[in-house]
Amino acid sequence: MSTVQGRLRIAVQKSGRLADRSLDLVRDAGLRVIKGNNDLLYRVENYPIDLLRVRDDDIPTFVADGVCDLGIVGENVLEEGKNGGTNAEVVMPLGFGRCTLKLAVPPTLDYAGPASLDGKRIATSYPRILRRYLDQQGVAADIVVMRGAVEVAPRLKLASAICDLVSTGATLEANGLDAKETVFESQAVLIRSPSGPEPALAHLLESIVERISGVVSSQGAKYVMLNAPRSALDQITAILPGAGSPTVMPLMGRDDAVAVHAVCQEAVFWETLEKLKAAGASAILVLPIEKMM
Ligand SMILES: Nc1ncnc2c1ncn2[C@@H]1O[C@H](COP(=O)(O)OP(=O)(O)OP(=O)(O)O)[C@@H](O)[C@H]1O
Ligand SMILES: O=P(O)(O)OC[C@H]1O[C@H](OP(=O)(O)OP(=O)(O)O)[C@H](O)[C@@H]1O
Ligand SMILES: [Mg+2]
Repeated sequence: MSTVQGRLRIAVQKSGRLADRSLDLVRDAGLRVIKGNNDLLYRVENYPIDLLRVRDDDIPTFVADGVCDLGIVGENVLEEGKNGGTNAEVVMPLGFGRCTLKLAVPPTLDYAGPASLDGKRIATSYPRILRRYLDQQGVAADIVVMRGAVEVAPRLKLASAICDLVSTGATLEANGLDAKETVFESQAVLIRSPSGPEPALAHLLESIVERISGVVSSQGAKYVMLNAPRSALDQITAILPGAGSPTVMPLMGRDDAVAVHAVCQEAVFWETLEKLKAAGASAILVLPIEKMM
């Protein structure tokens, strides 16, 4: 149960890779967040909710222990903490903070698969996830735990290989390392406390979760309008990504063509538009969708 009576608490990263997107997400869900004098706690002016701004490593524990009711954290951090006894429940993936925990080696290491790391030292900030992976692979390697700057370990001869988060790959490249194996795929997730909030706040919590879910599912969603030859209707519907059953309407004075309106749940790319045109679609309009509940 939340420690502050009468108020829900959401744990978010104070600063770092997830901080801005987490704040944007709760704002898009309709929470008016006020940055006050207290750097640790932001208040929400239109609901009895506070945002607790902390190091991301602390978020799973705060939520598991009920100090916070909800939290936004990377799956990598959650997974690394799991053996440590945290049992926060994952509500949904949030579609940002995507990164991959990868094994990477310098080109000087003769690498022919995970077995090449047998008896070697590997530097990482994720010793539990890495140990589990190595055990699965049957590799006996030593793990050197580093809190940051893991990528410099091979140059300093601290380790033969590293296991670190990668998104663009620029950090690996800048340090002359080659990614070899994917150990864990991650993105930000919404987590909730297994104990639930105090009863009076249960309804508010569910409605916040539902709003966040609405915001996440509308990300990348588009409203597509186009004209299509009747004969190509099936083909065009199949091209529209995640459209379900679109609305099909007659066009005045045209028996051979119809107007198609569809909500596409998945991103619409230029290639999609090119395919639609190639299938005979014309007058294509793509509109962003702000929010879908
Ligand atoms: N390069 C990246 N691209 C996308 N997401 C990333 C990247 N690196 C990390 N992340 C995700 O963002 C989370 C936070 O990363 P950040 O580097 O801000 O963490 P941190 O330095 O541990 O911050 P804190 O001070 O809160 O402990 C990571 O746990 C991961 O889920
Ligand atoms: O593949 P890239 O796009 O280069 O991203 C990878 C880098 O991002 C993360 O660090 P971050 O920049 O968040 O700094 P930190 O090491 O201080 O956490 C991660 O630890 C890598 O160093
Ligand atoms: Mg951290």
